[in-house]
Amino acid sequence: MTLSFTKMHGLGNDFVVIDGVRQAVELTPERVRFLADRRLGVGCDQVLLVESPADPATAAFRYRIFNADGGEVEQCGNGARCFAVFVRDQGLTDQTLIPVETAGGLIHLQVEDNGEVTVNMGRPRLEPVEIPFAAEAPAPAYALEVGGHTLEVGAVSMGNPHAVLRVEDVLKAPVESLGPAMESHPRFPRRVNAGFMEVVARDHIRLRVFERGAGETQACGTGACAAVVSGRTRGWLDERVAVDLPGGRLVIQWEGCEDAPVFMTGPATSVFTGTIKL
Ligand SMILES: N[C@H](CCC[C@H](N)C(=O)O)C(=O)O
Repeated sequence: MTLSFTKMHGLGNDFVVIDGVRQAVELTPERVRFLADRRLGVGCDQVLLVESPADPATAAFRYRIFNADGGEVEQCGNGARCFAVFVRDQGLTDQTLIPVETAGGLIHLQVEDNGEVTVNMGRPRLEPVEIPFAAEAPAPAYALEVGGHTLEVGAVSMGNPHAVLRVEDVLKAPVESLGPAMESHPRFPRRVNAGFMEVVARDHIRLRVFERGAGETQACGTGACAAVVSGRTRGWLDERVAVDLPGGRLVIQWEGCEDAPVFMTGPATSVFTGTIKL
């Protein structure tokens, strides 16, 4: 089959975005790995699939996310901003406020006048069973044995699981060594995205993320949300935080109570459209 796609990115976290509303698409893990392959396919961190919603009364679309390793996952923040730009560019909607179903819950995409997108990512989940993470009870941080070290990490779900480690300097953080060990840590039964957060000020952090199923990316939207939630619950951050990732800046807002939603604002870029034979 020949598939049309658009290559997009959110601060360098890059995607192959596919219209599954007007194209009949079946994405197997093998097809996702091919699309994501930077030599043999198109190349991306994640493949994003636009579908019609299960419940048209509450959502305009369904948004499915596949990591470069072929696994389908619950949520992708940078992808959500690209999703909003894609469905409007493709004429699938002319709305600027777009409710979207994801496996990680209902999210709301707001296209701003300046072209950036604000996403209501829903509330963070801190109960270990919701993350999922093996722990007796929820806590701002947990002792995690990784590679012979005892790390103090926050554990947060934004629909997808995140572990957040505070470091003195992100540029010197052991992302290459600790990232894979944290990603596959047995206390995270569905694996985990590993965030390395440097607190610059109560309204400013630097962040690198070793993503589940993709490795270190230029940016991670849900990782930025999870880092702010963890930093705030650990007493280090205020409600509105500038998050500087290798690919650029996101602004995250969270009131601080567990049933309050997390808001993420940032850019979304279309690079090219193409077709590919699967
Ligand atoms: N690797 C993530 C999915 C993509 C998230 C990231 N690209 C974002 O912008 O949130 C996971 O396995 O949960």
